[in-house]
Amino acid sequence: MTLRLGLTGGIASGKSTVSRIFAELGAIIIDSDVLAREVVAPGTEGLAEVVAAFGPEILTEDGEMDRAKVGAIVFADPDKRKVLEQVIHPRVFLRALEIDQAAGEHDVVINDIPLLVETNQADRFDAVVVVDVPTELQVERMVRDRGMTPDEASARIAAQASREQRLAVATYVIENTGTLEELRERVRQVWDQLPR
Ligand SMILES: CC(C)(COP(=O)(O)OP(=O)(O)OC[C@H]1O[C@@H](n2cnc3c(N)ncnc32)[C@H](O)[C@@H]1O)[C@@H](O)C(=O)NCCC(=O)NCCS
Ligand SMILES: Nc1ncnc2c1ncn2[C@@H]1O[C@H](COP(=O)(O)OP(=O)(O)OP(=O)(O)O)[C@@H](O)[C@H]1O
Repeated sequence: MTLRLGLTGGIASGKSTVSRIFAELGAIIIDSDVLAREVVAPGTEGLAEVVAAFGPEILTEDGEMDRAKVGAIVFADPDKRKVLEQVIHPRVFLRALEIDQAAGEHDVVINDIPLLVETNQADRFDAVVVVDVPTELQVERMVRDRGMTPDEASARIAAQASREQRLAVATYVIENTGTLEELRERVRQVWDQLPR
């Protein structure tokens, strides 16, 4: 039987890093952030809908969605965020299902979904892996690595579920407060515990 896992965690918790380690161990990864980019690529119906809702000023000169501009709009206004999500989420969901259906019987498929809790998807999976870090560490990483101000980082965190809400749906918790080597070891422990 294909084993289907949901993987989630707050912004900058280390989800992508954990996904990469699972991929090295043999999992198939479906990354919602990647799909969320594909569904608004130039020429897509998704991008046309975003332009209809937010205006052509959210396009770059190359005709791509200006992610910094859209981010500044939607993380300052929950109603606008909802409009964007209504365009993107159903399309991401359908693409993820298509990829999932191509998986083989013995595969472990890991769906990396930042908003798994917010979009109520925990029950779709055989197990849920939560990458957990203290909020201060999320802010520190976003400021250090992504050039955000502490206020911008906090606005993104505030747009997401709380640590407690995520931990409440976790089958496995991967704490990511140590070194990358420690993270790798913890991911391997979870991999070895998976029911297969
Ligand atoms: C707002 C956008 C343009 C900002 O783009 P940007 O390149 O700066 O960020 P990126 O897409 O790499 O997302 C980084 C992280 O931000 C957080 N995030 C993104 N969208 C949301 C949201 N709607 N609500 C809460 N957190 C979010 C997630 O933790 C995500 O991993 C982009 O995130 C987007 O299109 N969001 C809406 C789609 C969505 O909900 N994506 C998340 C999972 S499908
Ligand atoms: N244990 C660790 N030690 C040091 N740096 C780390 C560790 N884990 C992750 N990082 C770094 O922190 C940053 C965020 O990690 P990553 O991109 O994996 O998070 P994410 O949860 O996928 O983020 P997002 O929600 O924005 O997609 C990256 O630059 C990554 O290299």
